[in-house]
Amino acid sequence: MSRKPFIGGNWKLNGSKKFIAEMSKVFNEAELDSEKVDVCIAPPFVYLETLRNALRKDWIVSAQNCTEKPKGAFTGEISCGMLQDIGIDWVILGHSERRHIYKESHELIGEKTKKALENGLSVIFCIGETREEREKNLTNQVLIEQLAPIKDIPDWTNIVIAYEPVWAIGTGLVATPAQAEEAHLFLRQWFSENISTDVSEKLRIIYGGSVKPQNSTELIKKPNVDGFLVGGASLQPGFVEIVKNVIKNL
Ligand SMILES: O=C[C@H](O)COP(=O)(O)O
Repeated sequence: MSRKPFIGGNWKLNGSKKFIAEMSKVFNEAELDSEKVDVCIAPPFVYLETLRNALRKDWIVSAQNCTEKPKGAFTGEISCGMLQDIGIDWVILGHSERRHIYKESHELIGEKTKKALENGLSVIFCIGETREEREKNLTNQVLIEQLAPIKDIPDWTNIVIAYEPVWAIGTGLVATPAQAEEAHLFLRQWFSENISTDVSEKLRIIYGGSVKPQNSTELIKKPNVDGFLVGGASLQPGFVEIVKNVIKNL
């Protein structure tokens, strides 16, 4: 089963109109066969439209979050409908920074994910264990707990799962290709046993955590690693090299 690789760049709380103009130039001039991969950039909310207008049309622009609420008295929130209204149909949900810094619960993230899918958005659903959890051999248990609230989703076509070990995010401590593959294989087996073989074979499971041009080739060679969610390195022109390394290894 060949799955189309997905490479996302999560800009987190970074960017400006000037930065978007500079990076779009770099990304737009890159010669690569985007038919073979899905590439996505997620800027902060306020720059979604600016980036959408500047960026090559064969790359996706995604939000970094949204609320499960449709509208009303929820100060500071952005709804699924608002994203679609400005032409954005992807969203990252459950990023570890939302889970740990902003205390979003597994249940809330599950609710957001279901609402986003029901509203026609596609979702990059992030899961991953902390260093402490890994050291206590709780990795698989944590992944299962994070997946539990979305277990009853009827259609998995529009989800990408991002496995992001928290200890590897922004730390330079990348999971070894073997560690990434071990977790991805566990996840694929979980999907096979708990959802269906078909979903398990088709679902894209991408890795995030200190991915750089230099380590991307060894990681993407692993059979169950279907791409990346890149943080820091997506703010650099070298992000293009990561995309190229993925294409080279198809
Ligand atoms: O969403 C991206 C991940 O948090 C990875 O970030 P990083 O590549 O800076 O480690």
